[in-house]
Amino acid sequence: MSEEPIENIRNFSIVAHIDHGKSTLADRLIQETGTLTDREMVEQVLDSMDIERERGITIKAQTVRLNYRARDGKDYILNLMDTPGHVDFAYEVSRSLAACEGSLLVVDASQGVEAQTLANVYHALDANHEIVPVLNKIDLPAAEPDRIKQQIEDVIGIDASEAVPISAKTGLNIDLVLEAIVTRLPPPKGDRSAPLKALLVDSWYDAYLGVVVLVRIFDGALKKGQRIKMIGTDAHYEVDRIGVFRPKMQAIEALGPGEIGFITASIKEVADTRVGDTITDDRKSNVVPLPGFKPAQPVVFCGLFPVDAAQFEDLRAAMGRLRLNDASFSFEMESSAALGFGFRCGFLGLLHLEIIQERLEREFNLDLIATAPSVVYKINLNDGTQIELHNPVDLPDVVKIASIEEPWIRATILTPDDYLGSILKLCQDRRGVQVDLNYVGKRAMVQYDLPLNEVVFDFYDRLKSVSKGYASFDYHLTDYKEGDLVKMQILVNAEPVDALSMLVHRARAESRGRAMCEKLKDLIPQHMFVIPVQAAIGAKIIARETIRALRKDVTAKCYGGDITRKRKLLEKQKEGKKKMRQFGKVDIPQEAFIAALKVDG
Ligand SMILES: Nc1nc2c(ncn2[C@@H]2O[C@H](COP(=O)(O)OP(=O)(O)OP(=O)(O)O)[C@@H](O)[C@H]2O)c(=O)[nH]1
Repeated sequence: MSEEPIENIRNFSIVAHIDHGKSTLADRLIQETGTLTDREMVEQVLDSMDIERERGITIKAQTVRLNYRARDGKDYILNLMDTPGHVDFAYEVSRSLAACEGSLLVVDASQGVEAQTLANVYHALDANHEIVPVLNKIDLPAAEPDRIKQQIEDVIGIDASEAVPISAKTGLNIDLVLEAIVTRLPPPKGDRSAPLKALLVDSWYDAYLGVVVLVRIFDGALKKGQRIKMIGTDAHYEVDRIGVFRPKMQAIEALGPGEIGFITASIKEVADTRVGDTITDDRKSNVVPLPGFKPAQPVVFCGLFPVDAAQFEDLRAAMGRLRLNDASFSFEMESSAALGFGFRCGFLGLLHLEIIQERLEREFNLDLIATAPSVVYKINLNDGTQIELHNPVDLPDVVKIASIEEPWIRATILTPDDYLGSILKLCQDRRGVQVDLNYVGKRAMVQYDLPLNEVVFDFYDRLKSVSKGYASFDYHLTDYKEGDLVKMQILVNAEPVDALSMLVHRARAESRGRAMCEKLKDLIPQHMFVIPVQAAIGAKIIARETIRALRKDVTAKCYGGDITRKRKLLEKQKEGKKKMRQFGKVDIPQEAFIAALKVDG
């Protein structure tokens, strides 16, 4: 039995906008509490990169247990749950928050409140967290802690009078942060003698230990050998290992109420565990489950196909491996006339898609073609039924369709005033509807409702570029609304390329079609014949470009002299070929697929 008195435990998260210094502060806290020595600290940084790579980089929250002797002379256990910063992974943030009682809100004192500061602090308030504001980077000459304190009060509406001014980089005032954690954040509540009630916070696959489950105990205790039941899945197991992260895994005998740690229990697959489920004693039947979480819903889908058809089985195996640690990534087999066999995959957002695609290519050495990302549409058919459409290619015949609904988001954007005009134009061009416009000091805070399909491709890139990187952005899904949507096809050499089909708003079809044709014209190499590139809605061509025929031999410019150069050129050409896919008679390079979609049409 763990003997930790519950009043000496503090469970907290660190919430912040990206780059405001969350990870640096976490490192300092680990160091200051002596959890790792300075020498180990360097190793730790490397280690955690390994773990992160194994577990999916920024996708996953990290947990670490710190021991701290406070100024009151008592020994505390601090459980820190780091949270990912990007909007795609807001879901991970909420579940970490559900395991804690308080949050450190880190705000860069030279930048101030940003879009994800707001989004994350609202998540923390929703989770009933006590919040300690921390002003970071006060070593910077541009830091204005007093102004930012006021801003936190004005914009977020929480008391910032006792915000802790720190420099996570130099280590200044980290001791005050630790004191604030023990004095200002509440201890967990829980009853040691009650039946076990634990929250399944996360689970992942470890090559040595098998499935590892991260738990937060609310009532009762967990010990080795105990028989447990997961209420949601009604699965029964015997706990074979219990431990905590310091930050490496360390075995302990038991976990008591209020504690956070991990268990293993000969669970075969991550799919056997459900994040948000309640774990209880095998024999207890009357435990009321914890509220849990809504499952993470994939919102963006695309097809992933191997460039080389022989890599199909490797791709399947690689996806299976990634899925072990990332239940929010889904895939099922798909076949396409032009691309052969591949998979239809679901993601939390475009960043998630890019991370998975990059990992498949880098870690598993696969060459992939990604088809046009699509959001999930709801198609109302004339016979009164509704279907969910994950792939534009599967759109039923237009005569059968009564209406099409698309997902909308509410976006919050913070920007220096100078860029406001361009940002409003960008939102307007993307069919946005302005909801609110306010000022936060010298910066504007705009809220827009936007169709998700106008945001998935390149909205974030465009926003960064029109604001020179200064605007910050956050969004959440709101609802489905009917839209005047049509299927646009791209034809290369008169053959439709399914991978580039998409649903677009009728009013935006022509400009998007034109932009895609122009981009493809640049991306598809010249062939020995003329290639028309067209965009079409049904039988109607709405845009066209022409790729002129190639006449010259690529080696001609070597004057027949330097044979090694000639060979190199030919080899390079062959290498280039490998990464292309044939559509009819035309080779389309792999990068054309995503690049063609990132157009500002
Ligand atoms: N000058 C200064 N730089 C800091 C301080 N704290 C963090 N930084 C720098 O700010 C950058 C971002 O810090 P991170 O700790 O990676 O920020 P983060 O919030 O964890 O970012 P993500 O993990 O990407 O969400 C890094 O280059 C840090 O070195 C500080 O107190 N002063």
